[in-house]
Amino acid sequence: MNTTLPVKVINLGKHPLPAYATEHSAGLDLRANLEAPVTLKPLERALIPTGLCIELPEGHEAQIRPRSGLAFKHGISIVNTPGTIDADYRGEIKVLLVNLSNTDFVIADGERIAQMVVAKYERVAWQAVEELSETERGVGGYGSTGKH
Ligand SMILES: O=c1ccn([C@H]2C[C@H](O)[C@@H](COP(=O)(O)OP(=O)(O)OP(=O)(O)O)O2)c(=O)[nH]1
Ligand SMILES: [Mg+2]
Repeated sequence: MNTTLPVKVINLGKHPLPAYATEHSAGLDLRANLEAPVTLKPLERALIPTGLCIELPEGHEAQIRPRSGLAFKHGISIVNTPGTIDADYRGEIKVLLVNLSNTDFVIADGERIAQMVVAKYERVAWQAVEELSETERGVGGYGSTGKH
């Protein structure tokens, strides 16, 4: 990657800073920073600390997304996926894991539990109007295409 975005970080935890697993990975893998393992029973959820506090540049957000391996093998997902880390948030990043399997799952300290993707965003300036432009789709949705 040619360009990278400098992001200030405080690591309260004992693990290395999150890293990209491969050259073009979009997400930085986040590790659980735990005193002791956490067991999630079926359908149980828990807020898992990462030990990380960040300062994103204005106009950027971080999305906290599930890892597909944990999801596929163990039914572990994130309740509020994609979680949103605001540019003005200075607290510790936490991950709201949920166990969607029918067996207990143990989260170990240092385990890679989620991935964080940093993205630019736009902020909206509303223009209140009486009409919106006409389109082929119009108000169709929810499987409206391909029907006769
Ligand atoms: O998975 C997440 C989601 C959010 N946050 C932190 C960063 C974010 O900036 C803040 C607020 O998140 P959000 O706006 O999603 O929560 P809310 O329920 O709207 O709370 P608030 O009223 O604090 O905005 O909580 C996390 O650490 N992990
Ligand atoms: Mg909010």
